[in-house]
Amino acid sequence: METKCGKKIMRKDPVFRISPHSRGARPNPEEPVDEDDDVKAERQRAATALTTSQAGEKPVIIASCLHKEYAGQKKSCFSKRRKKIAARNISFCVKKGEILGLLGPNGAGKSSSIRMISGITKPTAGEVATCVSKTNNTVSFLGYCPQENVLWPSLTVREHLEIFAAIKGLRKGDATIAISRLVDTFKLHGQLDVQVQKLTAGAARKLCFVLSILGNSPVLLLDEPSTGMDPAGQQQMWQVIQASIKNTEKGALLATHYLAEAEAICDRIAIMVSGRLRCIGSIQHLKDKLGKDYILELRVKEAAQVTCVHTEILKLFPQVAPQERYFSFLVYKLPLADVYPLSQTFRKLEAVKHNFNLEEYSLSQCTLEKVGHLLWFVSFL
Ligand SMILES: Nc1ncnc2c1ncn2[C@@H]1O[C@H](COP(=O)(O)OP(=O)(O)OP(=O)(O)O)[C@@H](O)[C@H]1O
Repeated sequence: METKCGKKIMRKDPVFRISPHSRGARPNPEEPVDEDDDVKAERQRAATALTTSQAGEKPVIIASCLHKEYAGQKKSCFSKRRKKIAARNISFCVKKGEILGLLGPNGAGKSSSIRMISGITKPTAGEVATCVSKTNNTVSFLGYCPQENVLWPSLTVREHLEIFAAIKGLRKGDATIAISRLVDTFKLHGQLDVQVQKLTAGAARKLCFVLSILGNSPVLLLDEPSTGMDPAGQQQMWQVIQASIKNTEKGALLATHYLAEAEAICDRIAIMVSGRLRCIGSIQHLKDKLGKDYILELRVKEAAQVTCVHTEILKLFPQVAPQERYFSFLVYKLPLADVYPLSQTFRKLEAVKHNFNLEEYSLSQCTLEKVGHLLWFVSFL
């Protein structure tokens, strides 16, 4: 198979590259700064879980103080190589029977975190522990759906399923049953003998996900599995993830851009921004934590006025937290204390509108949907 498929493709293969045992703890260069209570508590939970000897209480995944730096590219032969920090000292656990959602904008560090947990990338510092024991089969312990499809273009869907079942150590009879169940669930009958390179993007993604759950692995790492999938496929995928994790000893980490997806199937959600963990807890916790604030959005007519408007907003609302500036569109987070009484706030905003020629402004309570929308913009929460 190696010669048939070529070295390049094999080198990218996730199944042969994972090495969950090769993980040593290295001290973390960055001290946690400005962490909210939920993030601090999770850090403590991860540290305690690493040392607990009671197997029943051990989470399925422990990520403790994970830090990842990449060597940046040189702009010219004279310039210095600037390192890129993808994950900054993050800690979290995935408990038994839990689906933890990892949410964040592009470049937040979700994939880097998942790759460190899978063993594909070595952490620069920090420690990963999974429920896999040293005697477990390295490959079968992990169901991994990477962000980019890693498939053999000239092999068919059926060949992929059979090869993955064999690699994961399924006996012939078990493999036949498992494959046929997945083929039925995801309605793959018509595609079984189609070469992967002829599949649509959505169908290839579906195959990638199906391969990750084949074999009933105790640890599921899913990196944006629903990208490009049709809504029906997405629903099937959600049901399958829930059915295979809920009330079991297994656990799943699901990176996604979609708040709706996280809300639909995750027990807890962790929000990452710029390599840091900003928030972690149940949906209700997130609603309570983030729903306390108001979001102020302003659109300035003349670009030259943007700085003056920004200065005025900081002056009028001392506790305001700027979220993002996108050309002449400004977004701020306002704590309740700065907003009440509302009548006074609207008086101030009307004055800003009049004095600085605003095109429009809006002040609204920060809903979870709004958080999802903001994740695309924010550089900090
Ligand atoms: N191999 C690499 N070499 C250098 N920089 C990298 C590498 N992989 C990721 N990065 C950088 O690290 C940061 C985090 O990337 P990562 O892919 O982990 O984020 P992400 O949250 O998964 O984003 P997305 O949702 O777009 O996939 C980004 O700035 C990215 O450019």
